[in-house]
Amino acid sequence: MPGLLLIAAPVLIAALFATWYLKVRVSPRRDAPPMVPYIIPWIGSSINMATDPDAFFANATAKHGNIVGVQAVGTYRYFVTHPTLAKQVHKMSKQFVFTPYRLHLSMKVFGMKKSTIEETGFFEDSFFETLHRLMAPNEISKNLVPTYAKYAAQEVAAYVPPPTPVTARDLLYKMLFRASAYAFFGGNFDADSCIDDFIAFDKALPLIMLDVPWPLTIPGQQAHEAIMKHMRNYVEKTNASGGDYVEYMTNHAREYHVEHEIPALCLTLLWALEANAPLAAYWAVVLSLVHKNGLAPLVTEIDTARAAWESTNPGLSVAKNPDYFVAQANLPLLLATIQETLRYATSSFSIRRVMEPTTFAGYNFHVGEELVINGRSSQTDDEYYPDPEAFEPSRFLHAGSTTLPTGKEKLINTTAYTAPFGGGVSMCEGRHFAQTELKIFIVLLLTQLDISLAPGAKPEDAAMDSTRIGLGVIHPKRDVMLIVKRRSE
Ligand code: HEM
Repeated sequence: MPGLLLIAAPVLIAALFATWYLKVRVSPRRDAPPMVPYIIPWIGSSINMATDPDAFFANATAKHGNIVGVQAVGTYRYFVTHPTLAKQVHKMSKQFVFTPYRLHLSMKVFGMKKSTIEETGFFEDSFFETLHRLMAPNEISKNLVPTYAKYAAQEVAAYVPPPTPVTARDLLYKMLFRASAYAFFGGNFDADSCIDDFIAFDKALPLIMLDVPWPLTIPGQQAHEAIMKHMRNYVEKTNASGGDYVEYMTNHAREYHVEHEIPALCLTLLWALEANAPLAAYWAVVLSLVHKNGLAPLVTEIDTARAAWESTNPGLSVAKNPDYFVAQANLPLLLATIQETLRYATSSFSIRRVMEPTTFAGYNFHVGEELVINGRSSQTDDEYYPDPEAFEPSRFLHAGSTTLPTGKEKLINTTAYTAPFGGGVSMCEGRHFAQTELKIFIVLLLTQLDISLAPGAKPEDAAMDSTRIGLGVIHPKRDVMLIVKRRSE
């Protein structure tokens, strides 16, 4: 009998393994896109994906095609890696929808109550629509951009460079963080006291988003609680009436009787506002500094445009009216630098849930499944961007088209192949503001401060932490030390 068991047990295990392999590992369904094979259940491809995400998606596409199933940390999703298919998914906004996932994040990440989401209609009938309207270009130009410009101008004018090197994060990230937080939440918002807790919360976010076992959720919960304390203090002190944007939101919350959610709503806004744009400012300056030409061409472009603009606009100055200046001046290199920063340093996922049975690209998708458009796949594809690993703003100065040997016209180096802000009806609503705030901030910085790498700082210091994927601007692996002086005006 024990002998029989000795033979039967391995056979049983092998049979179970083979069933799992055939059922799950090869493909969850016959009519579904092929799947990237993996060995360890639940963990799936997450280790490979986090080790070198660009290589992982490039290999997966080469081996399995432009839509691939990926199992990672208990979640199974279909990744779309080709820009043409991505655009089609974005257009199919009835079948492939972001809102259910956005609502899920509101609960899981920002701590909203299930009842608020499911029973009040607050988000779908009011909050999303209002935010969408308020972030449109004509709306932001009325008040948000001028208010932000005022605070950014104050930040840069008041900056006293220390005699010793500063970290790029302290200089770039924190200044932009404060200016945009004051623009949204009002000048009384205590940005300085919450900045470190915000960074900790943002860092813990990937962990908070995952369905990990209980002990692993503790750091995320702690980070969430720490930042929520700031939000509650802010609401208590100011009644959340500091800035127009927050005031609009809170008035709506009161109408829907969900006042108790105002601190969590403030956190939602703060995260959207600060999770990406300050890091984009960080990368635009740091990557330009380590580029072979340094910041000099950008400084020259802005100085030349400034001289011309100030002479035709007597009484105005770039230092005080940076928003007028960026709206009117011709600054192609600045624009190209921002575009290249977003191409080079973002990893954005557009997550869309399948709302009705849909056949797409020859595959069938079932209700509840999720498609993820990985914008970075095209951003790092050498077919669209020669030498994609190089940070080269001038590539966007020479965007255009070329004729292929087949006689076909092909777009090269255009923003058509970047998706830092996602796409379709749920494309980032803050994109107009984000790009404007970056332009204003960089103009203010470079016209008033002389920024260089500290002695000993190396290009390798500008390395990205590529393990954090899908959440927008990639975090730096380590900080870069800078020498800052005020420019003689
Ligand atoms: C460089 C800066 C930014 C980047 C890279 C970025 C990136 C993104 C991405 C990738 C999405 C998902 C889009 C999709 O699923 O297709 C998104 C959504 C969103 N972003 Fe941004 N974002 C930035 C700045 C901002 C700012 C400053 C705000 C303003 C508060 C903002 C507000 C939003 C909102 C409200 C959504 C949800 C849109 C919807 O569901 O319709 N973002 N962002």
